[in-house]
Amino acid sequence: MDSFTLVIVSALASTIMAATMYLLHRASRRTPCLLDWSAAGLCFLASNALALLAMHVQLPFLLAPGIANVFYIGGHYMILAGVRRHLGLRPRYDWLAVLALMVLLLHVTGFAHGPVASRLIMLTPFVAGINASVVWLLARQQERAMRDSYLPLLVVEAAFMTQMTLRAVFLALGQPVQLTFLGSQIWQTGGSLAVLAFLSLATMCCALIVIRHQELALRSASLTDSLTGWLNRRALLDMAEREFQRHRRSGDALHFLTFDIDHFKAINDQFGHAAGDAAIRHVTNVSAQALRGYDARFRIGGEEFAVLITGDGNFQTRQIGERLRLLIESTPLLIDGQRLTLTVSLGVAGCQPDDLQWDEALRRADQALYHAKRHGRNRLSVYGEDLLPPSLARLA
Ligand SMILES: Nc1nc2c(ncn2[C@@H]2O[C@H](COP(=O)(O)OP(=O)(O)OP(=O)(O)O)[C@@H](O)[C@H]2O)c(=O)[nH]1
Repeated sequence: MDSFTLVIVSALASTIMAATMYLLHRASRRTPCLLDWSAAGLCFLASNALALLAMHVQLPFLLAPGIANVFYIGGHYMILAGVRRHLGLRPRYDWLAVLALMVLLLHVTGFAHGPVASRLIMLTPFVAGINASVVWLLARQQERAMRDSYLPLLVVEAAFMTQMTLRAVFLALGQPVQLTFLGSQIWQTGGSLAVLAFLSLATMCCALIVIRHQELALRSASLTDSLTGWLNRRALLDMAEREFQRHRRSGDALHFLTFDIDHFKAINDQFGHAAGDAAIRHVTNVSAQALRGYDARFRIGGEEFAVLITGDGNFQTRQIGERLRLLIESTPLLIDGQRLTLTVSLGVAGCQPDDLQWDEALRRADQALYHAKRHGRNRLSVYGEDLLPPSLARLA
C-alpha cells in the first residue's frame, strides 16, 4: 500500500477522533476526559500533517521526524491522561512535558539519525510504556458495572503495545530490513495500518467508556434523592422486591424500620423551607451514623424515611432504631445560631410467612410509626409487640 494514502487515512482517523471526542464533550461538559482524548486526536493529526509535509518539502530533522514523533508520543500520552482523569487521578501533564523533551533530545543523538528502523526501536519503549500504563490502570478497576466498558480499550492498548514491541524486537534482532522514511514495505504498511486501526478503535472505546459512565450516572441519579443522597422510593420498589424474594427462599428475617421527623412543619413555618431542608439533611446524616454500612436507607416521603434490615429479628431491629432515635435526640441542629433539638418517631415491622408482598410489612411498619406518634412521639413502636395485629388486639 502506498504510504501517502496511509498517512492521509491516518490523518482522517485522527481528525475523526479529535472531532468525536470534542463533540461528545460539547454534548456533556461534565466529562473533561473527553477533552484529553480530543487532544490525543489533534496530536496524532499534527504528527500525520508533519509527515505529509515532509513528503513534499525538505524539513529540518528536528521538525520531521523530531517534532512529528513528539506529537505521536503526545497522542498516546493524552489517551493515558484521559483515562487517568476519568478514574479520578491527576492527568500529570508534567510527565508529558518530560517525555516530550526526552523524545526531542533523542533526535539529536547519532542513533536517531541512523536508519528509520533505529528511530522505530527508539520510540517503542515510550509508546509501549504508555500503552502498558493504560492497560495496568484499567485492569485494576474493581467497579463491576464499569469493567465491561474498560475491556475494549484495554485490549486495543495491549494489542498495539504487543505489535509495536514485536516489531521493534524483530528489527533489533532479525535480519536487517531496509526501511526508508515513509517507505511502502510490509513493515511500514503494517505499522501504518496498526496505527490506523488503533486510532479508529480507540475512538470507539473511549466513546463507549463515556457513554457507559453517563448511563450509570443517570441510573444512579434516578434512584437517589438529591437532597439527602439516600435512595428514593423508586429504588425501594426494586430493592425491597429483591430482598423479599431472597427472604422467601432463605427464610432470613427481613424488617422495615420507618421513621419520621416530629413536628417538622413547625421548623418550616418558623425558620423557612431552607432550614427545613437542612433539618432533613441533618437527620439523615446523623442517622447514617447509627446504621450499619449495609443497611439500605431510603427517603420515601417529605420527612419520612425507611431502612431495610436483613437478617436481624425484632430485638436487634429495635436496638438499631433506639440507637438512631437517641443519637438524633442528642445531636442538636444549629439554625440561625440556635441549637434545635430534633426528634423522630419510629416504627418496626418484619415480613411474615403469609405475606404475599413486601409492602404488607412496610404498611405494618407505618402503622407502628403512627402508633409511636399517637403515643407521644420521640419513641419507637414494634408491630406485634407495642402494637398488636387487629386479630390479637381484639383478644387482648
Ligand atoms: N423543607 C422541606 N419541607 C418539606 C419537604 N417535604 C415535605 N415537607 C413539609 O413537611 C411537612 C410535613 O408536615 P406534617 O406531615 O404535618 O408532619 P409534622 O409537622 O412533622 O408532624 P408529625 O409528623 O405529626 O410530627 C409539610 O409542611 C411539608 O410541606 C422538603 O423536602 N423540604
